[in-house]
Amino acid sequence: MANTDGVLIHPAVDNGIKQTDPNFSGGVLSCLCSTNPVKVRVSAQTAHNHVCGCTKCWKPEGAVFSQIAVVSRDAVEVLENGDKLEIVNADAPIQRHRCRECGVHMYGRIENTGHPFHGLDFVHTELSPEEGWSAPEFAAFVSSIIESGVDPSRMDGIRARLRELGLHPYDTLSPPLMDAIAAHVAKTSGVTSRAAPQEEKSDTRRDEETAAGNENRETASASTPPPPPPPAESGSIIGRLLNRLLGGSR
Ligand SMILES: N[C@@H](CCC(=O)N[C@@H](CS)C(=O)NCC(=O)O)C(=O)O
Ligand SMILES: [Zn+2]
Repeated sequence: MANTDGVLIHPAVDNGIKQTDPNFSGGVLSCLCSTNPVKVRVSAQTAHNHVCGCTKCWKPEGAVFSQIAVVSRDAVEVLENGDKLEIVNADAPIQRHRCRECGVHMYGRIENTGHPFHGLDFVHTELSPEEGWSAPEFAAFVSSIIESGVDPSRMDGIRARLRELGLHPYDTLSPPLMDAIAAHVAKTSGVTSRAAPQEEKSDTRRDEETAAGNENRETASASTPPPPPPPAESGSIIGRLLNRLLGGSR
């Protein structure tokens, strides 16, 4: 078992994870500017809160992971000092709106209507003084912390600490989110379920098979129905999933 002493993940989880309040209905996020902070109201409870090790998500000073959750975009409203907001990268799947003075990301929005997560905004609930937000449930993009400079030799300890906290480490997203992406890709690619009943064989085809008999195993196996055609888009399923989610950067 790897040593987890002194391993820090994120201030919101390092000293124990605050529980979700089932009656919680939102709060106001503020950036870190001491004057004229940007304020954003999130008027709903969040979901799928998690820590993220990717290089793109905003992290508080010194933290290796960010903490980030999703909420319906309809529940996100800029209240004050919105003129200080700028988009970090307009070409990224998630357009992160940050305060140009303190650098804090106030919300990330997906404008591509074909994206599996369109309609959801990404928010850092630690920016709000209210308590009761949905608790982090897992750790995403864990291996990506190496891209921020974490020594690979520390990964065992970091993954062990995440497990200790009950934040299962994944190198992409959690299975429910990956399944949601896969279901979206399958639907938009026109893929039908493999469990669908097979077509009735025609009389001619049945006669041909009888004539061939069982003499030749190869002939017999060649007569089994072909697998369903691949979807129009090329590449592996996992590659397509990641391309959809991550914007084709892989
Ligand atoms: N290994 C990459 C992963 C980046 C990544 O794919 N991040 C995920 C999780 S936030 C994502 O959805 N990115 C979309 C985006 O940044 O717009 C990194 O660390 O930069
Ligand atoms: Zn991220």
